[in-house]
Amino acid sequence: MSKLFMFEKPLGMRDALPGYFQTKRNVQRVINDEWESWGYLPVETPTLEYYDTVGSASAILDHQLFKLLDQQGRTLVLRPDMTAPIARVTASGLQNQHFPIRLAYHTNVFRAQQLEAGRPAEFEQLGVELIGDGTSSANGEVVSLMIEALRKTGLTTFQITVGHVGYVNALLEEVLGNDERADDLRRFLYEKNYVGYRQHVENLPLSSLDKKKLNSLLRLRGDWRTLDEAVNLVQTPAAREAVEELQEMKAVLEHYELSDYIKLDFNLFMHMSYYTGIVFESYGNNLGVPLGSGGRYDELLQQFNRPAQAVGFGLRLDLLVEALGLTGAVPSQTCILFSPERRPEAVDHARKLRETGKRVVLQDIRGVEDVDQLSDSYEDVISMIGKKKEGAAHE
Ligand SMILES: N[C@@H](Cc1c[nH]c[nH+]1)C(=O)O
Repeated sequence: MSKLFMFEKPLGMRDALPGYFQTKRNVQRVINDEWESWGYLPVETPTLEYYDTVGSASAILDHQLFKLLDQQGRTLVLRPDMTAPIARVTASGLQNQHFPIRLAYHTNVFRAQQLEAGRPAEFEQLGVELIGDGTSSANGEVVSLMIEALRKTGLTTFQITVGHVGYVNALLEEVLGNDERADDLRRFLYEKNYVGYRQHVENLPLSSLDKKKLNSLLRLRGDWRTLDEAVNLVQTPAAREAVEELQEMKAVLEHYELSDYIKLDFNLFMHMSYYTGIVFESYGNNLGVPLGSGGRYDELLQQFNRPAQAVGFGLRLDLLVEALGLTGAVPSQTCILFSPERRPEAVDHARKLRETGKRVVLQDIRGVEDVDQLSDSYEDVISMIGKKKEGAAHE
């Protein structure tokens, strides 16, 4: 192991400096207000959870979990997502609350990254979960909420891509049965490695008709008309049900007048293995990675002994800030520069200005390195230096 350089941070960890922080906070406020105006109630859960309960239910690859031991020797994880902790809370602290339950969160989650990946290992997510409602109205509500929240942030060009895990599974099952070969193809899909998928299909011992069918999945993307092609490709009951669910969701989104934001993509398959139905991702401002994603997970809550259908999503705050490109907007501040004999007056004046809503820095002149530089960084500098002349107002 090489020696650590003093300023190094653990892999994937980032600092948020003032300009970025300010933008992030504005975005977060707008989104939280939107969640709450739709009746979603904010919750918080601990950063650490047991590996055996929430850790494994989070359905994330084991090597992406940060693990540590408590004093009793139990394995803990830094939460890799909020959906599993919320399932735990729903089945415990909220067990007497009737369904449907609408919850919101804003928190940091942790996913260990590989050396070359360059991705953050800790990032903030803002999300909602609608638990105990399996209707297409619930699917449509949650997708609409994602769109409305993104609109409120001021993001202009974005799109929501919708798929259905049940459909992909139905196709793979029809051609391959329920074996490992299907898992291999699922992995290519969630890695969005379509070249790898095609190559893998090519090498499978299948008829050319079956290979064609598997490859046809890759073409199932586009506007709502793609639903008709999807109906023709697979006709098993599970596939039909999936297409019907998407058709119903389309109707709901039309009622919200938001169906134009949607593109269908039947290749969409998520890294989280708890999804059972519709899945969706949002893309914006030419950022190559999704700003957020979610879907229906009807089997997760039964792992916590309170079976319930559920749907939700999370937005990545760091990527949203990047997509909006608003970094650097530190709010304007006033500085009161004082010398010690006028400190009481300076403190009093600062208090009064703060009461009017101003942001006021109180700075002892003796602590300043460079007065000119200091003046440049404030909107306004009030100096209270030296003996005050009788009756004089503040300069
Ligand atoms: N927890 C998921 C997002 C989600 C929320 N609800 C359903 N899905 C994630 O981190 O990707």
